[in-house]
Amino acid sequence: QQHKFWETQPVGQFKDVGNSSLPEGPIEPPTPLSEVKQEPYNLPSLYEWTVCDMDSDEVCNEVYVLLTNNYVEDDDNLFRFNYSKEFLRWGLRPPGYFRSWHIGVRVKASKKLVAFITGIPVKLRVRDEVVRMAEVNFLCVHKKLRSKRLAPVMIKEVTRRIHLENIWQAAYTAGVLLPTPITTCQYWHRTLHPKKLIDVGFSRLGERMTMSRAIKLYRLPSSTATIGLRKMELRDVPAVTRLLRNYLSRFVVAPLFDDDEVEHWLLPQEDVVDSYVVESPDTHEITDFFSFYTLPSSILNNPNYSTLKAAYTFYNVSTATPLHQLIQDALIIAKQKDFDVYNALDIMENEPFLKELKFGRGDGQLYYYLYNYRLKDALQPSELGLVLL
Ligand SMILES: COc1cccc(CC(=N)NC(=O)c2cccnc2OC2CCNCC2)c1
Repeated sequence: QQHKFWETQPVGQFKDVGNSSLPEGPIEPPTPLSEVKQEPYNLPSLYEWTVCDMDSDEVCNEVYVLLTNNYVEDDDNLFRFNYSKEFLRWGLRPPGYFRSWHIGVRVKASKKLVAFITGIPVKLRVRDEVVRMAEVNFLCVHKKLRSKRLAPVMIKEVTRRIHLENIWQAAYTAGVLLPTPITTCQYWHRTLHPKKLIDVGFSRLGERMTMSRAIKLYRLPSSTATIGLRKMELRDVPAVTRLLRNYLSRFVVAPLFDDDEVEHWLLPQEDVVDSYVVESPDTHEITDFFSFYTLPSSILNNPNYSTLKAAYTFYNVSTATPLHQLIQDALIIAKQKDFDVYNALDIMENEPFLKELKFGRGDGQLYYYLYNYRLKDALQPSELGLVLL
């Protein structure tokens, strides 16, 4: 039963893994737009589709409340992602977004929002092919409506609306194994507030580790080390775009960001995204940058704390400053901003700094998937240059 749905979809099937006779690229050809189903898929009769206008404070709040109470939890059900309203507005409205891809399900009688799924447009390069894709994210069904098979119809509906915009591929991640990952990533955490992380059960003290030793182990300098480090500003967008496009060209799969997209994704927004550049004091050129996004988690029933303040490393490029020094400065700034933990995946060239900067391995994997695009072989995480929110 568990993969009945995915066996009907144009995704790499487990039975095809290793079958090198299958070509790399789209699995199904595009359909003529006139042949794409024009009307929405049928929902169970009690429910109706709705478009969630994230510009509306009321609707954005309904989405926020649904996700806060029903979105992804860690494997031990100690934490639940708590995306903020400002973060959701940022994450769902990049240049060229489609409001119709912000899809909700309401109870007809009460109009209560009980499910959500989203897509945003992205230009993704896969080796030498540039493919217009959708990034599908925030699939959430209210806890009380689980196993009503709502998720498959929501996935089909967001796919249908993406097809209507003549886009035939998508990228998505999940913490669960589905047919078939293009890569399997390990997540890592760098402790910033050891006492709180131990109190809430995020971290455990090792055998020979006392609390005071843990506090000492994770202590960071109070100020950053890199000369010329400063917050990113609008005037830095062209230089950061050049740095990022050049850097991401190293990876097998990576987004192609233009200036507008770099401005959207990397210009700092308080409590949403932080970005810092290194400006060379003599030449004034921008040689490096780092960024992280703010994604708190609700702490489920802890007497002393309600929220885990977590930073997630986003895009980082080093050309003059060693990457581990750049990220050490990111840790220092995150600590100054009272984050409890700094999270990362072992994608891109992250693995070396994960080991050098006292990150600990997380207890789970994050799988990346492509819809309607086959890769001959799965990628190493270090071949992947795509970060999803
Ligand atoms: C600490 O609170 C949590 C609340 C819910 C789930 C998890 C574990 C988890 N699933 N973590 C990740 O997926 C993760 C770990 C490191 C970096 N990025 C991540 O996920 C990002 C990217 C995918 N969409 C969710 C956020 C942790």
